[in-house]
Amino acid sequence: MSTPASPLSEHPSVAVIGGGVMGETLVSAMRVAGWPGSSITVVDRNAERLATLADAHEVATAGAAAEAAAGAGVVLLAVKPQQMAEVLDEISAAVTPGTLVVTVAAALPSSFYERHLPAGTPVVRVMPNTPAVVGRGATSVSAGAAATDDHLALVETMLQATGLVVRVPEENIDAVIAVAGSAPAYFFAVVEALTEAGVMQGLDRELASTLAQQTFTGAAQLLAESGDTPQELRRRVSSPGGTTLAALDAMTHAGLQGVISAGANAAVSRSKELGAELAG
Ligand SMILES: NC(=O)C1=CN([C@@H]2O[C@H](COP(=O)(O)OP(=O)(O)OC[C@H]3O[C@@H](n4cnc5c(N)ncnc54)[C@H](OP(=O)(O)O)[C@@H]3O)[C@@H](O)[C@H]2O)C=CC1
Ligand SMILES: O=C(O)[C@@H]1CCC=N1
Repeated sequence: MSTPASPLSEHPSVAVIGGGVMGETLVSAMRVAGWPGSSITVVDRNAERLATLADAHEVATAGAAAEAAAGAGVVLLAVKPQQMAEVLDEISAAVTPGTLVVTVAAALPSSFYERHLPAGTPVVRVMPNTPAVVGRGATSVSAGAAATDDHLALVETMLQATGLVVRVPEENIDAVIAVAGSAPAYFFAVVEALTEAGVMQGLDRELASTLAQQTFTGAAQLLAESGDTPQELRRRVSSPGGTTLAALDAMTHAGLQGVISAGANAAVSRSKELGAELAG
């Protein structure tokens, strides 16, 4: 690492282990939040990807997780849950009493990290989502056993360019995954489904896709900017005896709430199942 620093200094050095979708999103956010590129070191086992990341965000790179973690104020773990044990065993010897460990992985409880790392290591779990890339994310942060309010505040600073950041107790993270972490994919799936419905009604596929995307992104922006509730905005589209109420009635009878709840419940179940599988 280039700039060893206390984790609670303003811009402590950060080792990012895993430069995939979330690793890159958070590197980009930290750069916007004022972290100098020289204070961020990224590791990814794909050399080409690593070079692209270094180029795009002007950050340092390292060849191995332990090398990046040595001397880092913060180690940010952004690998898949299934890859985590291997990474923790690799970095454990480089983690000192001053190191803050931050993880974005689903499923694994903070106790899993604490078991693999030196006693007393502060761990903060973060559950982001991909709209963080455009500063419209919805992210939760939760403290492990040794993490303090100061550690949470530092992580909030690291995430300040990602959008909304809320603190939740760790027991709520699976619910946050269901409602925020995984949820952008539900939205994209609904855009795809409406496009398909438009094609079935006779529209050209490209036109159906353009109309569905513009409508949903426009509706999301309206919701974000108007300050009105979804209920009120829905009411304004719905003329008595008109087409919208006919559509919404049909969706309700087809089980809209049940479909969404089934998805959220499945996300929670999978997180718990994966956690039990990997953490024992
Ligand atoms: N994507 C999302 O929307 C969200 C993801 N998360 C969490 O973020 C974490 C990362 O997910 P995501 O970014 O999507 O995954 P990606 O697969 O895109 O990124 C992980 C990266 O880490 C690399 N990697 C794995 N093991 C090592 C290692 N030992 N040393 C160096 N690099 C390594 C992977 O390489 P390789 O491809 O070769 O395995 C890959 O490039 C997950 O734990 C997930 O639960 C949380 C919220 C949202
Ligand atoms: O699908 C996953 O497991 C990860 C966690 C939340 C979003 N992506």
